[in-house]
Amino acid sequence: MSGRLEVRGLNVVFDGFHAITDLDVTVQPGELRFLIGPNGAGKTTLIDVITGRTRPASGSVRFDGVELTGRREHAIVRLGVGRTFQTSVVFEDLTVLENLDLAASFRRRIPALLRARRGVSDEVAAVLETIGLTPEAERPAGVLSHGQRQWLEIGMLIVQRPRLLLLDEPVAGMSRGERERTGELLQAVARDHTVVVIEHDMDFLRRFASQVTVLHEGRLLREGTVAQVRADPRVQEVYLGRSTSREAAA
Ligand SMILES: Nc1ncnc2c1ncn2[C@@H]1O[C@H](COP(=O)(O)OP(=O)(O)OP(=O)(O)O)[C@@H](O)[C@H]1O
Repeated sequence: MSGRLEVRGLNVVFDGFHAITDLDVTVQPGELRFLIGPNGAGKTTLIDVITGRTRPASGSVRFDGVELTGRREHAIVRLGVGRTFQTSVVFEDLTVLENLDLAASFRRRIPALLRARRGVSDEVAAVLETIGLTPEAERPAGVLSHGQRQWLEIGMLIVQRPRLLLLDEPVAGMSRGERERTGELLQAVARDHTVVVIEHDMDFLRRFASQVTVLHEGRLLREGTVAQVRADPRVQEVYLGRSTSREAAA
């Protein structure tokens, strides 16, 4: 399986402010990696560099050995890197199926954006199942719950066939049940994709994360399992806060 991400010696500077400093991170193919850290730690900036949105001052980002820095965003998408944003990209007036169909058409050389649908492709049907929205396929996306909309966005990424998915806080604002379902969805997606998720919710991490990367002030603070990360006094101090460190020690 492909989809190995290697960040080496990464530095990002905004007008003299060092947002990322000497960062090394490796994510193996098929890994579900969680990225945490307090506000301003550099998590979104890292995703922005990987996707070509932000140019680093120095360092390298390789995806399956291919250097990504210096490439345009659309070229990086074509290399198999997909991301979600905190703002929605769903078309509310289109049905769930039409949204997926439209997203699937982006990977074609000449997008047939207004083509007449000729039934549901096997691929789109499979993605509908994976994201649990088969019963909603013909409903307008505008009527979906917040959680269902997030799953649709993940589905819209998957149909574009990325090998690496970068997800920015996918469970923010979700109900407990929706979080549970999303955790299961992420684990299912990671069976055949590499997945990097920015997430703050410790309960969610405890339940679904295996490997966690902790950033603080643009630097790598700690990498390890949820238990290792939570037990690290430096992480407790900068990220988890005193109440959680007491809880972790208990
Ligand atoms: N375009 C920019 N110009 C100047 N400073 C920026 C820019 N983008 C990010 N920063 C700064 O870089 C630092 C890292 O920001 P980033 O958004 O990556 O943090 P984050 O870990 O994603 O935080 P949050 O959890 O709040 O989203 C912050 O101090 C931020 O203000």
